[in-house]
Amino acid sequence: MGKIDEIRDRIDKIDEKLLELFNRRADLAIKIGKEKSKRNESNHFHVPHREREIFERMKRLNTGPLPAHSIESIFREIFSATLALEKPLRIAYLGPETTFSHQAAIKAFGHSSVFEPASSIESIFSMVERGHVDYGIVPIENSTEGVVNLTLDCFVDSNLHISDEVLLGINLYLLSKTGNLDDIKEMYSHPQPFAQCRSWLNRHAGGIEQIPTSSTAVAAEMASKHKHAAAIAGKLAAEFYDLKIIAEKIEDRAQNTTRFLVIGKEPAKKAKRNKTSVMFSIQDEAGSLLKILQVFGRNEINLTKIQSRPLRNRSWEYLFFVDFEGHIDDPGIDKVIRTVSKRCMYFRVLGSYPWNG
Ligand SMILES: O=C(O)C(=O)C[C@]1(C(=O)O)C=C[C@@H](O)C=C1
Repeated sequence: MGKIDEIRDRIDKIDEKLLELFNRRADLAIKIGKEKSKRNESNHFHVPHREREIFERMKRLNTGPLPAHSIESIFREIFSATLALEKPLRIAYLGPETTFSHQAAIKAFGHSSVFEPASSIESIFSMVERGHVDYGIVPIENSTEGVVNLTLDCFVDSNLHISDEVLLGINLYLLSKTGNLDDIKEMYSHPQPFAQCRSWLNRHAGGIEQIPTSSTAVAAEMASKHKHAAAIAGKLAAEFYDLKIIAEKIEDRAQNTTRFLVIGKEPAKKAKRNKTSVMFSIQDEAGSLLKILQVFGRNEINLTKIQSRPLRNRSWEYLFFVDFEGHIDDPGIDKVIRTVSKRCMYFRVLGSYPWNG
């Protein structure tokens, strides 16, 4: 037997042990599920804070060579498959299949969940509100292009909680049926990806008409139908629509990342590091925003984001969205929130959730 065959033989033996252990683990999770049913806790099969505890423990124990993010992906799939034995989680995302929102949903909930494509961000909110799905995943900001205003606006009319955040590295590909730039007369993509690779397009595809679509998946579908059309989309779309790559990683910034939020009906329990998002409006008078921000400053609370949106029913008045470090169950944060909310005309905590940055 050659050296490789001998090592493969050892791998086979380890795989057999892993298989047995995966199933023994699943049996134990089924037992927990039965206990939950007895206690009428059937709507609590999914326990995100317990999953987080396991991730943290495994990462602490990990001696490599597998990196921490791979350990997290492996356990994410174990939880997803285990939950599916009881009842798979249902997740709404901005469809159709293969969009970056779809990839973010898989990253957050694993492949054994059931993914429901929605046609708009508004419908993701309403699918969660109506209990049609357990969670929704919505884009909130991109490191190159900034905030997704549509998502901020949806929070105004919703009582849903933010229960987690997901960061997804975005690599963009120019795709077509032939894989040849000379064949291309028109290009399809969502406005965000067009903006994220503006310089590359100016340098390499300046004369080609750019046609906006509702998603990168729709763009890829268009490119799959016409020889002279190209799409800017992700690699998953290339595989799904059987397209060839004309150019890869064409985004202008190497660290192009989109931050997504998980929205649901239940608030998240405290993790090791947390972030809180709030939304408020204030009196239209000199210094009122400054006074609010000073409360955070005096209490040494680190703000990670501040964003304003016009109030829809009043011109030139604004709603502010602020993210800061900490959880509402932290004693210091609780006090600050009580002080700030008294000074606002309107104030709502959108959620405290694990900081994944
Ligand atoms: O600990 C639980 O409550 C379980 O249901 C088990 C388990 C697991 O596989 O470890 C499964 C799903 C939950 O989301 C968290 C943990």
